[in-house]
Amino acid sequence: MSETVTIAAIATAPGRGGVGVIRLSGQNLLPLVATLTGGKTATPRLALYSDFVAADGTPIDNGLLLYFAAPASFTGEDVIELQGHGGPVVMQMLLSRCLELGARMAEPGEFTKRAFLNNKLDLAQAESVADLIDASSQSAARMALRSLKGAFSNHIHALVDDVITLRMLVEATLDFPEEDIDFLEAADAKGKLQHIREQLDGVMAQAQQGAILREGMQVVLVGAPNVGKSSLLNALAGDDIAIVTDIAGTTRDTVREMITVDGVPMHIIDTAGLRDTDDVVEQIGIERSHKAVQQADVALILIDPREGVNARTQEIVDGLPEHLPCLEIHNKSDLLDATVLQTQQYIARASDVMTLSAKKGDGLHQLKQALLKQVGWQGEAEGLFLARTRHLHALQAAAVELAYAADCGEAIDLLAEHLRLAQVCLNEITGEFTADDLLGVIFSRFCIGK
Ligand SMILES: Nc1nc2c(c(=O)[nH]1)N(C=O)[C@@H](CNc1ccc(C(=O)N[C@@H](CCC(=O)O)C(=O)O)cc1)CN2
Ligand SMILES: Nc1nc2c(ncn2[C@@H]2O[C@H](COP(=O)(O)OP(=O)(O)OP(=O)(O)O)[C@@H](O)[C@H]2O)c(=O)[nH]1
Ligand SMILES: [Mg+2]
Repeated sequence: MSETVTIAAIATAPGRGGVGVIRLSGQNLLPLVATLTGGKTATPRLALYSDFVAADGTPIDNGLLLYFAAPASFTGEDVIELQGHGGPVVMQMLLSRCLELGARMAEPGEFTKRAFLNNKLDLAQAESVADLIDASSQSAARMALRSLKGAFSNHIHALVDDVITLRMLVEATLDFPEEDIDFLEAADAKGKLQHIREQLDGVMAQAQQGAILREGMQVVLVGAPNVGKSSLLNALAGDDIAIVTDIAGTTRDTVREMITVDGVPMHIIDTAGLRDTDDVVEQIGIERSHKAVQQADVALILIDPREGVNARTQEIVDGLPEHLPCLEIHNKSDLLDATVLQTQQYIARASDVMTLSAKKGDGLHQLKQALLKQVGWQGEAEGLFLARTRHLHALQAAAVELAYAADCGEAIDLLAEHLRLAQVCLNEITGEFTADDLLGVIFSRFCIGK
């Protein structure tokens, strides 16, 4: 066991709740149980109803104590859970008492980190614990749970197994020089490599789809003052989030709201209508708009079709980052004569033009579908993985190594090396070869008590 200090944290969310849970993990926790309960002992996995007492014997709270004996626990160490009354003061007093008894405050993610270090979970599974807690839609939660149960890791392990089998074949050729390229040919090394590459492509496609669900997309609304950006934000959110008036320059700060479309999180960002102004507050707002635009995945350029593209809009379009995908949105369709509802595209770089009414809600469904199409979402399917950027990079790096491997011709030593590197990349996902600093980064993003 790699850690011995007992750690403690409040595991339930801050604030008031019916019940609050303090979790401890460490070695040999039964003496602590005895002290805390005034002399009782705990049976693994059997709830113990007891007072939790202070050093002078006075009760701090009374509640349920759960004891999980190592190694049959979440962390693989002894684990104790104190289920007390869920008030912030009670919880704090109980936690202080645990610290007094020798525990130290757990760092964010430290329980899960211990579970990883004690081989209860691999790294991809440990990450999915955080993803499950952070999931912002039901689809994301379902996918995170699937990864937690090992679906993603199993795919990676299957790939690694195939790479290992092929490496053994190739390295046997290196060790016995009399076995040469004919030997590899007879064993269909090429076919095996091709098969691995196809499998990897499949996993990558599923991981990329899952990454959309995890990351969501940043959708920025831009356009001249008064075209209806804030109205569109409100319409998409189904709520009065941003102030709407007929005064140009109403929105002075960026306003964000997350919605989910088909399970895909979309961060909708309303901006200050970009215009020249002497107002200091508005200038700062406009600066923030520029920043939001830099970080966006797609821009919706709103225009009032009665005005077309005026100089202001043109300036905004010219100021957008070169590769930022754009949709041209003609708002206020309710004010148009139905006979002139023919949509003319004004902005050449826009990949699509649509007409809608933020006020009446017409055309919102089409807009949402266009956004899903923009991000490449193909719908939730069995087998998608809620991949992190880290996983995508590792999969891509493995794919590159395998592509090199396929190009090695008769240079068997090179082939062996590229296969080895491909395996290293894949192993990084599940954490077999992971630097300590990376572990630090991954677990520090967890919440305390997890
Ligand atoms: N009260 C409570 N609820 C919780 C957790 C917790 O830690 N405490 N969890 C925390 O995330 C999740 C459940 N995860 C858990 C994972 C493993 C074990 C565990 O005891 N594993 C043992 C025994 C397995 C078994 O009996 O089959 C083991 O792996 O050896 C417990 C909880 C969600 N709900
Ligand atoms: N008829 C009609 N009016 C709309 C529509 N969308 C917005 N408006 C009106 O247009 C005016 C400006 O709307 P806002 O949503 O505040 O426009 P904005 O682009 O956010 O403006 P700034 O924040 O000043 O840049 C308001 O009076 C809205 O009611 C629409 O679809 N139809
Ligand atoms: Mg506005």
